[in-house]
Amino acid sequence: MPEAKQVHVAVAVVINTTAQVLISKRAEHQHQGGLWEFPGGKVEAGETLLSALDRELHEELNLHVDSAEPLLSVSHNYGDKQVLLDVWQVTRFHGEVQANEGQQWLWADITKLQSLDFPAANVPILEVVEKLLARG
Ligand SMILES: Nc1nc2c([nH]c(=O)n2[C@@H]2O[C@H](COP(=O)(O)OP(=O)(O)OP(=O)(O)O)[C@@H](O)[C@H]2O)c(=O)[nH]1
Ligand SMILES: [Mg+2]
Repeated sequence: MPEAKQVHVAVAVVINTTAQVLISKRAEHQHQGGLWEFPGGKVEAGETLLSALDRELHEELNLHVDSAEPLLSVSHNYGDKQVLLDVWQVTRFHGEVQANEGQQWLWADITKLQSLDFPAANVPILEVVEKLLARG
């Protein structure tokens, strides 16, 4: 059987002025449900990564991206799904966080981050984010 098409995902790492990162919990019915994630979602046809990042962050958590820089990309095969996570650090944003999908969310410091469960594809992302948080 041919490999399933890779799903291209824009993922946002948003760090506040007190060295905490914005995370939210995936709904049980979603792929990798019940696990924590960095906000983001599928890049739509004809959309740039930055516009996907801004749209997803706004749809999910009511924030708008003012500037962002590419951090890393991760390709992962879950077996049922192949994902390409394009991870960006949001360096400037505006808005007040609001859970537009009724999801749990929080600003996590490094200790909290290390205590929570994320999808397997997030391992390299967490390494990079932990370094950014440790840097303060
Ligand atoms: N947003 C996000 N998705 C992740 C992360 N890690 C990870 O494996 N994924 C995977 O990336 C894929 C797409 O993300 P998504 O479900 O947020 O897409 P979306 O917002 O467009 O959602 P929708 O399909 O409900 O409309 C999912 O298969 C999800 O499991 C992460 O940290 N953040
Ligand atoms: Mg999403």
